[in-house]
Amino acid sequence: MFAFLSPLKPTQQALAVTLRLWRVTEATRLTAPDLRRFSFGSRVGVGPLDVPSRRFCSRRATTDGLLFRQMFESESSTYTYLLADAETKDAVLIDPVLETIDRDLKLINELGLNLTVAVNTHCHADHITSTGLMKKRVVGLKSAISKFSGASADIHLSEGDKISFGKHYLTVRDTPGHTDGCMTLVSNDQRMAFTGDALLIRGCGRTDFQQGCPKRLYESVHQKIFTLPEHCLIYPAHDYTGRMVSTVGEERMFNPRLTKSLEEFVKIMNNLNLPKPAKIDISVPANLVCGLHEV
Ligand SMILES: N[C@@H](CCC(=O)N[C@@H](CSS)C(=O)NCC(=O)O)C(=O)O
Ligand SMILES: [Fe+2]
Repeated sequence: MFAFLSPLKPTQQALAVTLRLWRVTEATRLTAPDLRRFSFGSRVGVGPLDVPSRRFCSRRATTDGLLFRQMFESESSTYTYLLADAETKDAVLIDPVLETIDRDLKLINELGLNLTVAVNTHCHADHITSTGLMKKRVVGLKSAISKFSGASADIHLSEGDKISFGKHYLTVRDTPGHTDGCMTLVSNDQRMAFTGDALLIRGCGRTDFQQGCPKRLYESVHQKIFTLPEHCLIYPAHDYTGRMVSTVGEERMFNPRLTKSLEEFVKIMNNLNLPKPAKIDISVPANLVCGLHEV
């Protein structure tokens, strides 16, 4: 319509649009970084909390030689995370799922990565891990899980342990409460935390089976996760509504369960009345042996 009515040629129209945009920019005194932030919708509302955008994560993750992928398994709504040193190609896989083993190994091969550790944030109740089967298919791969999980693995981890891959590493923070053996894995620059089921986006892991304890979970999240830097990105093991990432600052402010007092939190958790995970009876025994129970 504009082109039809305009007396200008297409190249002149483009120039006019650019000029108009430049004038708007000048008029509103936006700087280049401002424009970049706005164009990605990076600020969450206009409020007291100045939360950086999700794109923050991919930018940071690529600029310092860290290769990072978030992958999704739709039946259990589980996130699997691949992290690798872009130079040495050493890689770590977090919470891989049996159903997506071929997808994960294909990507690892395509990227030419050397997968050294496959780690579970806890003994999952809703899906079977692929770590055991993966060990059969990847020479030298080691499985890892918390020493408090009761599960077998090559590496048993606890507070302060490090999982290294090239120049990068993940540090273990014990965050029990959903299960005894729940861990949060924090990147060496504290920009990313893989919280398993301890902290979900605007939620948290349930506490009604597998040694669950609301008080322990509340203390874990407040002492071990909410003490991380405000901009630290939260990558959970699951999301059931399509969210992919959050930040410590966001969860400290908006998490509907963890912003409450301990007493209120305990009451909420004891009254969730959620149905049991459909696969709990096969998943837990299988995951106690790296998912190899009946494979
Ligand atoms: N419907 C799913 C199980 C959903 C579920 O119970 N999720 C767990 C994490 S997996 S152990 C959880 O803690 N949820 C917390 C919540 O508030 O939803 C299935 O059948 O697998
Ligand atoms: Fe879980």
